[in-house]
Amino acid sequence: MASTVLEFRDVSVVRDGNTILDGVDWSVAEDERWVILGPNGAGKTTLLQIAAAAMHPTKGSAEVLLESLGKVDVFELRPMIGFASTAMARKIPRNETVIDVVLTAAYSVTGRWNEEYEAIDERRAQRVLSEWGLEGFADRRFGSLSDGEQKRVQIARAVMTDPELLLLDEPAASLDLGAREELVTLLGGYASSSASPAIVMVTHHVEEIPHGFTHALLLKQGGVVAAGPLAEALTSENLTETFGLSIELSEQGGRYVARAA
Ligand SMILES: Nc1ncnc2c1ncn2[C@@H]1O[C@H](COP(=O)(O)OP(=O)(O)OP(=O)(O)O)[C@@H](O)[C@H]1O
Repeated sequence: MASTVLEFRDVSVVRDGNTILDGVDWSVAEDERWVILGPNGAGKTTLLQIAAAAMHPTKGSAEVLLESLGKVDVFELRPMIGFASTAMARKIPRNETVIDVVLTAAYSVTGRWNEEYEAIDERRAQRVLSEWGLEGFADRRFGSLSDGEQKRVQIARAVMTDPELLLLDEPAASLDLGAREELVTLLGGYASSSASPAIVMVTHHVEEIPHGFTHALLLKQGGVVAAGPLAEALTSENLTETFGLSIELSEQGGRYVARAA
């Protein structure tokens, strides 16, 4: 049986008197690839922060990679988790070379200083770059890349350490159609590979759900509307309830389209 990578029981987060997550029960197994959908402010990023061991629940319990948050040294846990988000990207120095952006993941730092990297790490970084369509970009400055290229570098960095859990917060946000499709295709190939880790991706658009994704969690005002296999959780009815607007979902060849009914 597949091992569990995330186990949230009755997880709530309260900040400044506001309930951001409200009694979330959620379980992710190592062979599952989840998409999280929900309106602005629904609590998606907060949920991802807990999965990244970057935040503790106010109430309830969260196990990440079989370790209970609050009882484990999160600095031991975090190297096993790949996390790509805009907040993380902002910490990357604009003049850092692409190869260093990826290599520094091995030390969980951004900005190369005096660390020594082994040839094996450099080879792996080059391989990861080419897997994410970034061959020939190693010596480019991060700040000189297009949005689409920067997003792919962030994911390459997140997978560099061969994580057991990959978290992606809106990886296709702000991309043009071509860059989005390029990224969704790469993510689909990665997610479909038996060697890939468990993945949780937050997105605003069902069009961005890649092939190979298996499950969906729909969040509304901090609560779970639906969670489970895509065919059961990602339905017109559940999207309508989540977004408070009549929505019609269609699927073609494993990709999704949603519009107001
Ligand atoms: N530290 C905090 N203190 C108070 N409120 C917070 C804090 N962090 C987040 N919030 C609030 O919690 C709610 C959920 O935020 P979160 O970023 O998790 O939502 P989200 O679903 O990712 O939203 P978006 O789609 O807009 O990115 C928002 O209303 C936000 O303003």
